[in-house]
Amino acid sequence: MASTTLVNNSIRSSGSGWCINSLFTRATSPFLSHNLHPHNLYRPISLYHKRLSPFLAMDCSKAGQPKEMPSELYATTEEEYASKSNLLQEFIKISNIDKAWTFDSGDGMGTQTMFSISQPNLLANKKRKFMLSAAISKENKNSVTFQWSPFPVEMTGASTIVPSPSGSKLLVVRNPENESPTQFEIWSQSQLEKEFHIPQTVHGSVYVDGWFEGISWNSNETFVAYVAEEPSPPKPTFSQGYKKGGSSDKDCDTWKGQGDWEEDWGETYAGKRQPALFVININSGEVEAVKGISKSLSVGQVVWAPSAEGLYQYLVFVGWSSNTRKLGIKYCYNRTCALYAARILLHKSEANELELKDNSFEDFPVVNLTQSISSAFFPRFSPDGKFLVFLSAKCSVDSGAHSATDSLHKIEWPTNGKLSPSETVFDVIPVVLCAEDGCFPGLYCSSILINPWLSDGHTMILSSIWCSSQVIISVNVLSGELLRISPTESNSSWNVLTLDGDNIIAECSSPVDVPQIKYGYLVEKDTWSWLNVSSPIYRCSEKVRSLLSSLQFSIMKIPVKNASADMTKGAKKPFEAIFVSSKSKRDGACDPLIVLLHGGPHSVWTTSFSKSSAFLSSIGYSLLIVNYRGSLGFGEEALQSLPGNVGSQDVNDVLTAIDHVIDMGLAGPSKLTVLGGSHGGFLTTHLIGQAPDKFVAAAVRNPVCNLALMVGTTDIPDWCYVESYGSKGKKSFTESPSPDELTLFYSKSPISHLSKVKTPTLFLLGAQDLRVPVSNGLQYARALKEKGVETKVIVFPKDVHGIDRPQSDFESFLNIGLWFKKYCK
Ligand SMILES: CC(=O)N[C@@H](C)C(=O)N[C@@H](C)C(=O)O
Repeated sequence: MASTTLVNNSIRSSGSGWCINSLFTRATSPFLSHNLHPHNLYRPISLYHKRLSPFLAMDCSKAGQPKEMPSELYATTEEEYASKSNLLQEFIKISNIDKAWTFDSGDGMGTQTMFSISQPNLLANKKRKFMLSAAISKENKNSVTFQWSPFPVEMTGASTIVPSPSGSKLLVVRNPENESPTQFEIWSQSQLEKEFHIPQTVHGSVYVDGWFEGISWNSNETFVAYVAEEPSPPKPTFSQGYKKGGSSDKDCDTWKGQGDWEEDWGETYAGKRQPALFVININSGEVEAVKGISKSLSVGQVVWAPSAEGLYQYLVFVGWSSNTRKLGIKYCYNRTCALYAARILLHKSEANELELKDNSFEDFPVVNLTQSISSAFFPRFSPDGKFLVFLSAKCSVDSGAHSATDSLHKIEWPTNGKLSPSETVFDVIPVVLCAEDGCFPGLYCSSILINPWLSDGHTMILSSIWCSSQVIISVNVLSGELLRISPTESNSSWNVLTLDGDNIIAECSSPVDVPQIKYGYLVEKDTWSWLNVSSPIYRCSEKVRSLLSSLQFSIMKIPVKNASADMTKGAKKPFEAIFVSSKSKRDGACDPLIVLLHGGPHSVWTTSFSKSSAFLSSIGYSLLIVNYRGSLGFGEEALQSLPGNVGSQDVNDVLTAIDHVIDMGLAGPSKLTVLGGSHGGFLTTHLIGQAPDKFVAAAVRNPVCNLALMVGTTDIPDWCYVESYGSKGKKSFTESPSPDELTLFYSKSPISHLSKVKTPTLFLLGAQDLRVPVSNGLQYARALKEKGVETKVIVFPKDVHGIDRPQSDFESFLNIGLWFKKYCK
């Protein structure tokens, strides 16, 4: 209920207040994610509204107007409020495709494709997960048909599913919510074949987080390697007298203590200390921890190396070492990591006959394959097994920026199975410092398909950020040739979902178009053609479709102001902003403008569809989404111009972009609002302090307001050093900042401009945020209130940095829309 999840300094409940609170309670957003992001299958919408709108709820309407109402509600009519709530729900319930696979039917009749889909379930405050499949038939060169199964199949409760390479088996993993075992199920086409329960004494939850996560079938589909949380150390038991070593006595006068506190991996990894490697025999259910891996390594992204002769097999995985403190890893590519190979003995009974002992790690210790480079992840073997390709974030590790330009590399995989720790690392795609206009700006990949290969065996298909769009590229790993293969004339964003042989199943979207499935095929060398695939997945209401069709967007190039001679070439190049507006000016006047600012700061807002920003543009705001210098997608020099200059260079870029649209007559100076999360909240609060007369309202989500406070409470204190001092901050980072450092952190922070702020500001805060703890936003909000500035605070008790639980997302954006409306009359 609302009242249990809400702390809100401007909403107080009336006698019949549950319905008022429920209106403003609960918690999502692309604002804190990397902007990387169907139908109403459940209750009738009218029921839902009774709980959400005080105007529609029976209790309230019977009692008349509630005694105390949030002031912004006075500014709106009952109908208007209800219609915004309805509309936001229509946007929120649009489904997302999370993963896709294709299977060759083997009878020459084409392929089958399977989509894993999720849809927010507002009432349950969870994601609903389901599968939908289609048979693909490609009749001729220019047409493809997807024959969709009539209904999706609900998968709620499955933590992940992984089909075997041949497509004949499906692994379903169900992680427990309590101390129960983890469940592994092996399905064939017709039935459940096996079910295994792995107790917590063997391992905890399997990692399905998209980063440490790795679940890999071996080639003959008898073993699965995976990453799971190492069992927790036993807790001490106390009784009348202390008993050593976690005794299992169940006397009623004993109790469990806490034991030693152990570091975890920070934001979104609370309680996740040690991802470790396991192998399960899917016939017997026997599980073994992979031996020989140092305790100081956390591991992930495991894959089987190509089959070797004999009884041994190699596993390749990523290892992150942590001898001292574990610093937060979510959104942080600047953590040193390497590829390792471990040799394991698979066929024990045969080995016993040959009197081989399971000491494979003794005569073949785990080998670091990428010692010459500070970062290596997403290992992918070429189909012929001759080389191992991987991504590297060495620019990020070496500079300390939490994300930066990637590079692609390979090592040759010895066909004789003899690995050495000094494998030569070859460049495939090097880091781009500064690209010529229109040329490849550098690699920015947030994932790589499990099988990214075309049938030639050396061309990989990847999605990458290219200025303000996401595009699909092909990379020839032999020659290093790179081609942008999604249409170059499109400003929309493209994302590869899976390959169908040499064809590509992708999605394409824009700020004003819900995603559309596309089917790409090679027409002739280097020329791809893209067909539209009609699909039930992204179906949205007529209302949403019609609102979106009244909008347009463009990508603007904004020249840098005050470029100086000592700047790098890349730092002087124009940055970009995405401008979304109505196709026709209402009453000839400009719509009020929301300036949208991404976090990071080394992140980017692409032209991909975002439900929440589409909602805001649909209710009458133009959007100016600024990819200030420091954003991903524009080359390494532009990105590295920001660390050391936060709070000034980024703030000035945003002000320049605003002046640009005002000068073009696209926005009026009197109805400007600003919205951002995390570092975007840092910019928002800087802007209302440094340009106190510019904005009529502001809204922030988990904002960084005081670096001097954040440095002692966040999971990434190193970030405060690097962004405040530049890359020299990486060297000076310490857990005990000096008074001079604290002074500099304060002076670089929005709080140092607080005395000038007049702008009414809405705060949306996640109480479980380990990245920018709630104290940052609360301190600033309290200070604003103290000086009489209008503020409103909503704290979501169970939300982390992303504030993306369905109800929290809903409540956040409903309030943002209303808050801005109140000041844009
Ligand atoms: C690296 C990082 O998490 N920085 C935060 C201050 C931030 O801005 N986070 C980004 C990724 C976000 O959008 O949440």
